[in-house]
Amino acid sequence: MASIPLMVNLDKKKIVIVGGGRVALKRIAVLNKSEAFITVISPHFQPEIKALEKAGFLTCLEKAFAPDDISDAFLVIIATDNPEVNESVRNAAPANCLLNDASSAESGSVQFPAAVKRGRLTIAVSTEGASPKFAKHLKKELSERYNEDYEAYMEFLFTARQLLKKADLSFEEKDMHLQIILSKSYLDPREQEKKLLQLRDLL
Ligand SMILES: C[C@@]1(CC(=O)O)c2cc3[nH]c(cc4nc(cc5[nH]c(cc(n2)[C@H]1CCC(=O)O)[C@@](C)(CC(=O)O)[C@@H]5CCC(=O)O)C(CC(=O)O)=C4CCC(=O)O)c(CCC(=O)O)c3CC(=O)O
Ligand SMILES: NC(=O)C1=CN([C@@H]2O[C@H](COP(=O)(O)OP(=O)(O)OC[C@H]3O[C@@H](n4cnc5c(N)ncnc54)[C@H](O)[C@@H]3O)[C@@H](O)[C@H]2O)C=CC1
Repeated sequence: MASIPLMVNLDKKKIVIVGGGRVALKRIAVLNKSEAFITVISPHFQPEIKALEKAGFLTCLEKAFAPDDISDAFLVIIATDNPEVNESVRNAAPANCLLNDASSAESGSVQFPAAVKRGRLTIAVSTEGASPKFAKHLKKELSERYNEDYEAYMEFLFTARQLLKKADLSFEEKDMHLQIILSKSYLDPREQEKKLLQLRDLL
């Protein structure tokens, strides 16, 4: 197996999750950050999943899996506790859909990493099934190293870069500014503000 990292925008895409247990709930927590259309198919659901349906975030179909359930899905997630059902989902998955199998990294085409989100910054750790526990451990270390301050810092970097793109500066000058703002001192919101004022003056 040789997986590659890729960020994916799931807005308006159809996602079908087969199984309504704990793992399904974890997947929903991540997928709900997009504006995807989520359907969960399962004879039983975690109460939190039913609550999310009530709140309008997804659709629950209270039934056992059938092959037709996934015929037009962009992403199919296998999250049942029954290996035979999992096998029938794999067999029914459309050739060109993304397939995630929570019971086996190799059986799917995509896996869920352990991820830290700080606004526009995503740090994701994958071990391709070697040790999800190590992925979780490393995520914890990284989430401490890159704390909540990085969310505002990312917005600062974004705004600064947009301003620099518009400024009438040479490639070298722009590159110098882009390098300078990587300095730790710009984690301080006051330094961010000062720098943005300076960059706005360049326009
Ligand atoms: C293939 C994959 C599924 C996919 O891609 O959908 C998968 C598969 C399996 N996980 C199992 C078990 C555990 N998984 C965790 C934790 C996480 N598992 C995650 C991802 C993935 N797990 C994908 C591979 C990603 C990679 O390798 O990098 C994380 C990163 C993300 C997330 O799930 O959200 C999340 C941590 C993140 C966080 O917490 O932030 C823990 C630890 C714990 O929960 O404390 C345990 C118990 C310890 C152990 O068993 O190691 C089992 C055995 C089940 C059984 O025995 O019944 C299987 C099946 C198999 O054996 O392959
Ligand atoms: N982080 C991860 O990725 C982890 C993955 N796993 C894997 O995920 C699987 C599921 O784990 P949990 O969610 O904890 O189990 P769970 O027991 O909480 O949920 C299983 C769900 O599958 C549903 N189900 C059973 N038969 C079905 C059918 N015919 N059609 C549709 N749905 C059906 C059940 O109603 C239940 O909602 C495990 O068996 C394991 O292989 C387990 C732990 C962690």
